[in-house]
Amino acid sequence: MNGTLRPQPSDVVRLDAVRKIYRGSKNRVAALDGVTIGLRRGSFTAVMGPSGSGKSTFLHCAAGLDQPTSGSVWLDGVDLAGLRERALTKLRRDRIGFVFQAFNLLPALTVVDNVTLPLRLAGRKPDRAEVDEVIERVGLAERRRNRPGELSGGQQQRVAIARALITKPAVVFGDEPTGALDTHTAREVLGLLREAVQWAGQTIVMVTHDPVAAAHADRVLFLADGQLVGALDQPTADQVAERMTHLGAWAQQRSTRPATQGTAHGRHA
Ligand SMILES: Nc1ncnc2c1ncn2[C@@H]1O[C@H](COP(=O)(O)OP(=O)(O)OP(=O)(O)O)[C@@H](O)[C@H]1O
Repeated sequence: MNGTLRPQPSDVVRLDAVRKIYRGSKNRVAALDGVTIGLRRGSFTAVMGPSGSGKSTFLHCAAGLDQPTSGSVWLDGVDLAGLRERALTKLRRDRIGFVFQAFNLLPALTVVDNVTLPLRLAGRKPDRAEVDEVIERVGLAERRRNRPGELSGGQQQRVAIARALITKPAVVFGDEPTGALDTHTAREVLGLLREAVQWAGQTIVMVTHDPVAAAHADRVLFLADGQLVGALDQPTADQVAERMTHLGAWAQQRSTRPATQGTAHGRHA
């Protein structure tokens, strides 16, 4: 594995030997199996891998939504294992932005009120100029007073992006942020995320199944069976698709092998 993936103290997200084991009545699944990685501030990272490879678990552990079974996660210099639930909730609210496949906007609130909600929940007074700027950046200046039901899917995802950016978080985590959008709209939304990296120095980590989406990132990380098995810098969609085809075939082979005793990696035995 490329040595530059080793976490550095300056990295905004650091995972060190992270394992996440799920225990069922009959089996154990190692959803993450010794993941060590550092993500640079101001970088755009895509996380890919076959179904069940651990992408969501990676995102949840990195964002403090789930606790690793062992290993450590550092976010913006804070060791998440040292935080109680309340402090963790505060850290997620103050330092992390989320963009999901389902836009998760509040239907009764206007665009402006949806965007400023995280600030108000944190007891912070929205700065008018900053709110205007972020809404303008995502191209919704004319839609400030509209409600989500009056917007297209792409516009709703733009609101969600503005809402994620408004707190100036250390990291924005995206879980299939373009999964519900058509190709053209998805490209616009990805362009917007890319711009946020450029104009705001925003760090973004995005799970995706789509090689075209992943090609908007600076680096793609590949997971298979809960392990980090490779990375591509400045990827093209074709390179990503090719790597995924190999990983898919490999995962397929493993899943058709007779189950062995012990821990299943990224799949149920
Ligand atoms: N709460 C849970 N309980 C038991 N097993 C789980 C749980 N969550 C995930 N797993 C298992 O952990 C492994 C990794 O799951 P994860 O959802 O992280 O994969 P993924 O790469 O995001 O998959 P997909 O692309 O299908 O969404 C899978 O084998 C999954 O079945």
